[in-house]
Amino acid sequence: MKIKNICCIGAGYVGGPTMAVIAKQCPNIKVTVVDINQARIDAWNSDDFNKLPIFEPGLAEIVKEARGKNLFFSTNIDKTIDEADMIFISVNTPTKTYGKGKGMAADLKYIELCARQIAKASKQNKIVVEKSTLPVRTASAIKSILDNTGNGVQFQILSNPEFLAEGTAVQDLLDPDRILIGGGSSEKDQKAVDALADIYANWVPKDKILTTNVWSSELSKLTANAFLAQRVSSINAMSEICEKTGADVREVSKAIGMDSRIGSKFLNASVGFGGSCFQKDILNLVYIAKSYGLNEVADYWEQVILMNEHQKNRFSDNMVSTLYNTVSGKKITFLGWAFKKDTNDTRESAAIKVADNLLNEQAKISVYDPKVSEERIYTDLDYLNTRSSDENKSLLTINKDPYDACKDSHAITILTEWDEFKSYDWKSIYKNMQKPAFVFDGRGLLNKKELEEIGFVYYNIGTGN
Ligand SMILES: NC(=O)c1ccc[n+]([C@@H]2O[C@H](COP(=O)([O-])OP(=O)(O)OC[C@H]3O[C@@H](n4cnc5c(N)ncnc54)[C@H](O)[C@@H]3O)[C@@H](O)[C@H]2O)c1
Ligand SMILES: O=c1ccn([C@@H]2O[C@H](COP(=O)(O)OP(=O)(O)O[C@H]3O[C@H](CO)[C@@H](O)[C@H](O)[C@H]3O)[C@@H](O)[C@H]2O)c(=O)[nH]1
Repeated sequence: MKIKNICCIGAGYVGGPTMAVIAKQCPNIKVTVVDINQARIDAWNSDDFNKLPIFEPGLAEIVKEARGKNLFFSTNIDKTIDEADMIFISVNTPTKTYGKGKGMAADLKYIELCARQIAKASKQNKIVVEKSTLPVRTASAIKSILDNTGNGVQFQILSNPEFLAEGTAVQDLLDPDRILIGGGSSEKDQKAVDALADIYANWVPKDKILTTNVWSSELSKLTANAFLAQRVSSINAMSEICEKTGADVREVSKAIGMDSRIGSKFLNASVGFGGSCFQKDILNLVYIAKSYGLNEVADYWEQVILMNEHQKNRFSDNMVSTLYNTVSGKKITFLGWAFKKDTNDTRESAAIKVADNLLNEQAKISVYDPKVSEERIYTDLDYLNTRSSDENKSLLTINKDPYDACKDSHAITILTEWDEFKSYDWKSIYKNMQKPAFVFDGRGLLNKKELEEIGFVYYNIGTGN
């Protein structure tokens, strides 16, 4: 079966880049990304490629190349579903904020709405692909909705989780470590698996395309994120021991990373991991374990989240105690708000928690981030509901110029590892600050020796002073 027409539901951080790359690599397939959010679709269709809703290195170039040829963005969902042979579901699956499983389970309401819409709009057989990250066994719920509410057409359900990381999405999609496809064992299911594998085979070597049963595929996605986040929490736990003992966490990371059984990646101690996935997916895993009565398994994985919360809190606590136990009325500059460099995404960014803690201490915060909008920063803070929107606006200001953001401040804190921070004129920044001038580097980004020579008091995660 050759796929000619793809519909992707959800034009977000996954749907947009993933489909842009499929369109680029498969010029004979028409790819249409649909969304209920008109503003988002308008932004994807913008003539100004700086206005695409998502910033990812290399993405604008690919959209420019494919859009209008075989890549389209639309809000005409029913029509696009009906015309497609294969439908990717790439909608959000956030942590539930209400009812049973509140604060833990994945909220599957958007997934169910998609399934119902696919069932209603489809007049011919379709392959439905789970691209969103889902609890293990969700495919059976999707199948039940499709089979019981549809127009009698046949649906094959596949799981094809996405492993891209933000900031390197295009590179990850063009050269993935592996493609994972989960499918059933019937002949029809296997044909569907082959059809999806053939799409990826246009640019991914065959030995990197792995096929499994549906449940293994769904669970592998949660497992991969749990393992990655666990490495960050593990090295962050060691960073605290380093600070007490005079060991340097970067030296420890290097030493253990050279052990080929451990490997060197994901061992950067930081102010804490953020992003839309790690916390959400581990909480989901914890919930699944609990729902099977596997309490020890649940507690084990929950510790990864607890350690991460501790890391963010101890970072801001250390700032307050170092700044003579009070930051009330003091200007503190945040360099970076995004959850990592090279993205405008701020979901679960450590910066939000650190800011909230410091605002509770009545600090005056000034933020500079090269890619995050002013509106986004205030929305992130207001969402916490710690104080009124007006109070947030009066205590926290946003600067478009990093040097203005740093002027007259008592302390600078690095919350995102943007490369540009390394090449700032730190001497001139120092000159214009209150003294003693502190830098709290939550990313281990800057050069301690150089900053200390200028006169800064420099605090780095995982290094005893
Ligand atoms: N962000 C990542 O880096 C990443 C990586 C791998 C997997 N994932 C997973 O992929 C999924 C999507 O994540 P995301 O970051 O792209 O989310 P997102 O919030 O950026 O995008 C989801 C989009 O789906 C749209 N949507 C929701 N319900 C809809 C419906 N019924 N019909 C049409 N559109 C609808 C929303 O309007 C939104 O634009 C999640 O399950 C996530 O866990 C995310
Ligand atoms: O050594 C490290 C590595 C990462 N981080 C932090 O961990 C968070 C997550 O980083 P990363 O995993 O690079 O970005 P994500 O876009 O969240 O990607 C993760 O989550 C995606 C969504 O599920 C998966 O697809 C990816 O494979 C998985 O890496 C960020 O705040 C990083 O700063 C560290 O603090 N230290």
